[in-house]
Amino acid sequence: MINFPNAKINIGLNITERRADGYHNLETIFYPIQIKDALEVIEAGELSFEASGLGIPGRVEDNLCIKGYHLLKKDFDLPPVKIHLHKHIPIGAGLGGGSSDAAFFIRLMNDKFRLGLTVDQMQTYARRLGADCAFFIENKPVFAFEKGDEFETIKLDLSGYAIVLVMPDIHISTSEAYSGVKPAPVRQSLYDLIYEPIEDWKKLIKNDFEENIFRNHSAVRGVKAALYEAGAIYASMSGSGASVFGIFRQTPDLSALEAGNQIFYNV
Ligand SMILES: C[C@](O)(CO)[C@H](O)COP(=O)(O)OP(=O)(O)OC[C@H]1O[C@@H](n2ccc(N)nc2=O)[C@H](O)[C@@H]1O
Ligand SMILES: Nc1ncnc2c1ncn2[C@@H]1O[C@H](COP(=O)(O)OP(=O)(O)OP(=O)(O)O)[C@@H](O)[C@H]1O
Repeated sequence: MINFPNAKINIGLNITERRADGYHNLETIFYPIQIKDALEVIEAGELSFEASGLGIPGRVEDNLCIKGYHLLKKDFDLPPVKIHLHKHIPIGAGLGGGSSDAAFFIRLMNDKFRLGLTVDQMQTYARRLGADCAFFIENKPVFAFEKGDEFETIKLDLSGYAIVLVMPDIHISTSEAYSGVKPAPVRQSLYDLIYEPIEDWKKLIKNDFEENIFRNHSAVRGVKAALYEAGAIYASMSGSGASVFGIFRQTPDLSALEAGNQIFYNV
């Protein structure tokens, strides 16, 4: 069985407080985008993991798909499987690629071995693998709060716009990004702001990670400025960076940005 875990962008991200468990409470809008990995699971004589495409840093045992397998194995009598992950979603980009693989792995195992898990139960497993994972179980636009793993459904359809994603050659670890932010309560929640006209988002909606990341990595700041220069209605870093997306009325010409950046058009 095969499926195609997709990435997400964050439209706005407010870090509101530091929690006693070392994590942070936040609010954000998660929006799925069409940059995808390929994930295949085949029943086999022993558990194995094979990767292709972009190199994944870290040990195989720490891959979120393998962690997902062990998590489910504690509760279900699963046979060994061979997992093949073809990595295409940029890593350390704020696109949630690893989290998506983990969530799609849980969904795939649920279907393949008829585990009978509900969406809520799959989200509970996903939360244990990472704050971003639970979103990818339903994989539809949501307002997320607490650790980013509790959700309210929203109505947001950007399919009439061209979303372009630019990935500078800079990779930022999520914990590094959190360590540079001072949490603060919000004046107006994204839950309401997201319904303001997109033309107004520029002055209303921000990503709290940007200030510190822009200070330390001026190239990322430069990409955002270039997207506005190219006519973006709204541009922002996604999640903890370093990828930056722009929302345009029409697909822009970003040839000037091609050197040093990977560009994904119409995601
Ligand atoms: C930046 C975001 O992508 C926004 O969507 C997420 O908050 C990150 O989610 P994630 O990568 O799934 O994060 P996890 O793997 O659970 O945590 C990685 C590290 O990020 C920090 N972290 C993450 C989520 C959160 N609400 N507060 C945090 O402080 C913690 O230092 C944690 O050790
Ligand atoms: N399946 C996987 N794909 C990519 N990275 C993985 C995977 N499993 C574990 N990891 C580890 O997670 C780290 C970051 O993964 P990911 O690409 O999800 O980060 P990110 O783009 O910053 O996402 P986020 O938006 O969740 O912060 C990698 O450095 C790698 O060590």
